[in-house]
Amino acid sequence: MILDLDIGNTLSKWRLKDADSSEIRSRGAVWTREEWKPGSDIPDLDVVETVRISSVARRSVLAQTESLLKDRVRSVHVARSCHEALGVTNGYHEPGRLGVDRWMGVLAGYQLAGASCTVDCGSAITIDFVLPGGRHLGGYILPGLRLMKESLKLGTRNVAIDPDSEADELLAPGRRTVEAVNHGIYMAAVSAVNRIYSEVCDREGVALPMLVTGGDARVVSRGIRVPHAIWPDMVYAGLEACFPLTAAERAGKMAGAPVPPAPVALEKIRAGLAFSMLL
Ligand SMILES: Nc1ncnc2c1ncn2[C@@H]1O[C@H](COP(=O)(O)OP(=O)(O)O)[C@@H](O)[C@H]1O
Ligand SMILES: CC(C)(COP(=O)(O)O)[C@@H](O)C(=O)NCCC(=O)O
Ligand SMILES: [K+]
Repeated sequence: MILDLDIGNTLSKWRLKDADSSEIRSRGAVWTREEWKPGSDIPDLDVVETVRISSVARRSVLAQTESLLKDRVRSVHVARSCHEALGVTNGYHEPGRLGVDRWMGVLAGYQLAGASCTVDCGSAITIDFVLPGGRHLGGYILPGLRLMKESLKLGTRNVAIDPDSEADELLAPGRRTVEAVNHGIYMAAVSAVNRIYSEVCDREGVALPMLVTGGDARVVSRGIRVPHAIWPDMVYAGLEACFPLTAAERAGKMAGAPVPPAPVALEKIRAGLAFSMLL
């Protein structure tokens, strides 16, 4: 069995993948600050041969995880951001400083759709762009929905946005503090994604397919006004592409990959942008 780990700032996500059939057998998550102790939602390490890790948590979290695993499994692959991989050139001045979860998303997006825009809605919301030919432009980092809410300290931190709410409801003026906060941060997040996407496509002269991942992907997706696809396992897909182990992975298949969305015509994106500038 293969254990894939996506250690984010909030949640450490894991999944077990059958090395023979490529099927996902189980998945779970623990808070990143918690230890992996029996009884919590952790995988059964006795069945694991190989581990692949993407981690953006503090260095000590990765070190602890590696030391816990190293005597119990045959091999551990740790992903790192680098200058070039799988046809993509990292846009950062110091490539190693790009969050490796972003790098995994960017590589997965390029493998699936070629040039693309990757949006990861977790603790932070990150938006990354790759042009035809594989040049990563860099991207944008903004606080995620939970972080934005916590920064306000209005006693509303425990009332999360209902992930099943419709975007129209969430964009209406709030009539209680908790609603005003939730609708405000939702508006901030989705307007930023819509605007950044349009601005970058306009300046680069290309309409890019958008792929959305992360814990808040579903709810943010409802407020995105351009065609896009949700890909919950996108970071894992980057791990599959970097460290292919199963027959399917070696053939370039990534688990849970959506059909890439056909972007709208660049003229439409430009018209929308021109209209929003008038407001
Ligand atoms: N069951 C859940 N537990 C915790 N956070 C959740 C859950 N479902 C959605 N979320 C949202 O997802 C975010 C965490 O998403 P995730 O992509 O795992 O973040 P990270 O990679 O930064 O740890 C939280 O900040 C929260 O807004
Ligand atoms: C931007 C991030 C905090 C996002 O992390 P996440 O929300 O997925 O936990 C992470 O990718 C990171 O620590 N990046 C390093 C800084 C950078 O990418 O420039
Ligand atoms: K993120």
